[in-house]
Amino acid sequence: MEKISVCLRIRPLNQKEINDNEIVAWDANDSKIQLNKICLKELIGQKKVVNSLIYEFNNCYGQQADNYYLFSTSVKQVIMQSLDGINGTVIMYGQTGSGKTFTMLGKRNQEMLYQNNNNNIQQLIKDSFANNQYNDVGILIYSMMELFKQINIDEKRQFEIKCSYYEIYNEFIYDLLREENELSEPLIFGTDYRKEFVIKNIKEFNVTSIEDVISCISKGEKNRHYAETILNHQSSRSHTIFKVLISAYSNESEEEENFTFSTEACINFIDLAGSEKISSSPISDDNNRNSNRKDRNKESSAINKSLFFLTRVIALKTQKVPPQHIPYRNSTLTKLLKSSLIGNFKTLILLSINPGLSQYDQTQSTLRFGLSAKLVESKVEQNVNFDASYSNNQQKLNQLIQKNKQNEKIISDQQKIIDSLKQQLQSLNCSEILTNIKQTELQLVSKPSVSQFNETDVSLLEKTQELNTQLQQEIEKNVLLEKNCTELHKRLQKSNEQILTYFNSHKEMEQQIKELKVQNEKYEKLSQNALNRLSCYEGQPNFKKFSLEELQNLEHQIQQCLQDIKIEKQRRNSFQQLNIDAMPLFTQPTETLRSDRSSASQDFRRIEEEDSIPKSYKKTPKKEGKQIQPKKQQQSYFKATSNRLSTLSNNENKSPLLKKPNLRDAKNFVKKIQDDKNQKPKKIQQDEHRSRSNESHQQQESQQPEQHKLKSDIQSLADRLYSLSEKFQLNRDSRVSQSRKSTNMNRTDIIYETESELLGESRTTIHKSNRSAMK
Ligand SMILES: Nc1ncnc2c1ncn2[C@@H]1O[C@H](COP(=O)(O)OP(=O)(O)OP(=O)(O)O)[C@@H](O)[C@H]1O
Repeated sequence: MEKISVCLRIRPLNQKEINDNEIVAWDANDSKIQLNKICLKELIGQKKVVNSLIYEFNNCYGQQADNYYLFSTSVKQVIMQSLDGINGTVIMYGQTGSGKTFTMLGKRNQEMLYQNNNNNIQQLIKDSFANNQYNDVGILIYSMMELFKQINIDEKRQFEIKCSYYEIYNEFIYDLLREENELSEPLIFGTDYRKEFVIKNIKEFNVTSIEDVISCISKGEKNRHYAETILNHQSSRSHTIFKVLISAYSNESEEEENFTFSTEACINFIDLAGSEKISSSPISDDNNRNSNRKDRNKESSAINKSLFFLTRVIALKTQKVPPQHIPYRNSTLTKLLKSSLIGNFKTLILLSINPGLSQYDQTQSTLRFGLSAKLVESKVEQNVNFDASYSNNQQKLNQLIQKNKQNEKIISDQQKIIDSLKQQLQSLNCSEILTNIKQTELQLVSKPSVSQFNETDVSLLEKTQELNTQLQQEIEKNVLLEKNCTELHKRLQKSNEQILTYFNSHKEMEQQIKELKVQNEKYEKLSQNALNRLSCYEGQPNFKKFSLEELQNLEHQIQQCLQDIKIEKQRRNSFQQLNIDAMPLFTQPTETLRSDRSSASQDFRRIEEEDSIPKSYKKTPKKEGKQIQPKKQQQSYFKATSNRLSTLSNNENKSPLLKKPNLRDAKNFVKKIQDDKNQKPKKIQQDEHRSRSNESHQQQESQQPEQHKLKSDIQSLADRLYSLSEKFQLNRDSRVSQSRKSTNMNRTDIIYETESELLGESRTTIHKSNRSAMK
């Protein structure tokens, strides 16, 4: 952001003011202006001021300063920046008759313009420099002179300068460079792409010299509205704007592509109408041009209004917290100055003041305006217009191509003439002339343009050739680019294929991940259950927290147990199958087998009563007074039993009991024997013994060694059965506790499984024992 520059100029007293004994109130020095002591005293006396007043601006110019000095120290900077594409605005502000137009256009130029005589402007400028009359022309002329000087020096760039000149009169815009019949049509505002106000359909003139500029100014000045005020006989009743558009094209290649870039800038020279009190601006009676008081009042109010809004806009902009909305639309002047106040413009305000003490109030208001204005900031940037330079080059190229075509046509026409001449010569058969013509033709071919065309055409041809080579290079570049493109296209296709395969594999992987997730969820649930179970055990007093090693050991043990359980299950299943097979045989035993079994049990009971069953097995205590059977009887019983057992043994294939005994049957068998023994009266038992012993007495005697063997076998069978029963109990308990530790199986299941397994073992043992006993 850059602050607006504000400078001040005090003009000398004019003849009339000297005659009226006007007092010079202000002294200017460098950048300061202050009331002189005499006037300060007087104003203090009038109670208009209390203290000494000092104002500070960028530059303050006293009565001796001329226009050229003012230009070179303040305005030149704006002009120089405009050559680099920075916009500029120079505004003249001050009360009427304070010297605004004098500063802008110069004394003599002003006079000449009013006299409509600008023919000798170059001479005038020369004279002014020769005679050190630097007020003869104003800052506008000096600026334009400087501009052309710089353009001529610059060899690297080409410039295009355009001028327009317009005024704001009674809030309407009039183009001062239009023809007389169009002058009354006011121009209207539009907005550009940056939403800045621009004037539509304004005429722009190309200027290439200071004379062109002067002719524009003089044409505009002719059309300008002037009136006479009491302070200024030739007072401006409108705000005038002289706009200069500077376009610079650089042919220097900034980059490889030989790119031509351009800058665009505009400078507005604004001469504001003077502010004055309407009451204090009587119109002189001898005003022949425009004596209508109403019109003067209207003009003055329009001027004052626009200046008031300008002051207000500046005041709002310089507030500590500027409001969001600044009323630029309130007047045509503020609309026009909007971009100069906020936009991309380097702005210089030149305050011009009347030195007279009598004009103190007006001067004071100008100074206050200057103080506010110098606080305004605007964003200044270079306007580089690449598009414009490009389109300009394009235009030039098109022109050259067009010229080239024309040249080609000329060449082909010439060729036709030569051909016809050749034919004519051949018909004449003039060999010498023919050779001459051939030579001439060769010359023409080698230098066709030089001989045929003038200087401009030659340069055009050269340029065309240059362009053709460039074109050729471009074509070569294009071919290369095309090659690259096809290669890239192939690569792209390959990449696409790869992407497709990756995509498919990605899909598969996603599916796998999904499945794994489901599995993971299952495992998580299981582990959660395990943790829950673990947490149940945690509360128990004997619960121990295991180390990793211990846990691994436990896991190993659990796996072993599971293996055992699996084997046991298999056994149980096979056993169950056997049971199922044997069930019909157990449930429907033959009559023979029943009777045999009952008699065999009776025999067994009798033998037991003798003393064959060991004490440890007899859980029921022996009854007192029990009589021992006589030995003969025993022998007979044993014999009978032996016979029956042998019968049973013979019937082994038919008897499922003998074939596949089980512990339960064996137990029942023993229990029944005991029960029978307990229930039957002794007498009957004795009778039975007696009768049986009588029957088998003789047999016993002969078979005594066999009986003893059988007896011992039965004894061992009983012992084995008892030990198995105990072992069964022990094993069952231990297995149950082990399984409970390792698995969470139902206790009854475990017991059942263990029992089944043990029963299987026992049964096999009993079966073996029985079979051996039978033998
Ligand atoms: N620096 C100066 N040296 C000598 N004469 C000056 C100077 N400035 C202004 N004058 C003279 O003062 C008179 C008024 O000046 P000018 O017309 O430039 O005032 P202005 O501010 O443009 O007034 P208005 O706003 O009414 O147009 C002119 O006759 C001019 O020659």
